[in-house]
Amino acid sequence: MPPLLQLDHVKKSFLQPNQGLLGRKKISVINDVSFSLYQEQCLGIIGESGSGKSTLAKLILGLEKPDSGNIYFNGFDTSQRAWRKSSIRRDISAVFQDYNASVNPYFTTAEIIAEPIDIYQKISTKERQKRIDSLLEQVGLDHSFYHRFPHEMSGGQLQRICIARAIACSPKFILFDEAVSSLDISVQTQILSLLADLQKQLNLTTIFITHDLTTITYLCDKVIFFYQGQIVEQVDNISQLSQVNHPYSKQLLESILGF
Ligand SMILES: Nc1ncnc2c1ncn2[C@@H]1O[C@H](COP(=O)(O)OP(=O)(O)OP(=O)(O)O)[C@@H](O)[C@H]1O
Repeated sequence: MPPLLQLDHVKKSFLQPNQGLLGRKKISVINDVSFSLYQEQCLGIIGESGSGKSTLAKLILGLEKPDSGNIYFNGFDTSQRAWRKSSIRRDISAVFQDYNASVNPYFTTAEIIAEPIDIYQKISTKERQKRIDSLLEQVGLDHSFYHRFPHEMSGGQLQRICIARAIACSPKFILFDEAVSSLDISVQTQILSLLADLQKQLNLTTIFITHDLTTITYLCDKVIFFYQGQIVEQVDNISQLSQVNHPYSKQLLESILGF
């Protein structure tokens, strides 16, 4: 079976800001990144701050265009014009770190969750209500949350709403960009456990971008170590994590093992 997601020699650079128009230099942020992700796999991408993780996420989600190289989703080249109108795009979803910025503060929970449903699916009001309740239940919340506004919820509850929205149209692939990093440790654990359950129940293919290796060991089958815009090491079976070779991967591993 072909990979669901494939990156082929992807490069991205940005003009350095505030250097004056003539002296502006390009800095390379993503440097020749290639990897494949197969259906129902969960890939962890770990890298330090500024290593280019969010830029990589934006490239995968189509929010940025690569300077060179290609990104294929289900065999479809996402740089092609036809991709924009393709219904396969609906199979891609995302959850971001900043749950407050990810929602409209004037929307109720039901309106937030229904955003993708209202765009992509024509269903009756009754069906829509039932679907929202079922999504609330899937993320561990009950009907009492239906009419709440974002400011009436905790960070963990609001992130659950963002997860409900992300799965509302049954995507095949979800990218989580530091999705638990801003939550308290105990809430992080609850959300990670929810994500592990959803991954199994919905047969999802996922990428989990984080700076925390513990999160990756909890959820992921494979891991990419990302350093200064490059893949420095890839472990295809998480049970072989202890065999990493690159100094950066070793340093991260030692930090969680408490050497
Ligand atoms: N639109 C942009 N224009 C110019 N430079 C950018 C742009 N987006 C990102 N960068 C630069 O690219 C580099 C990588 O940024 P990115 O946000 O991808 O890193 P990151 O690994 O996600 O960091 P963090 O974990 O701190 O969010 C940084 O030096 C950043 O300043």
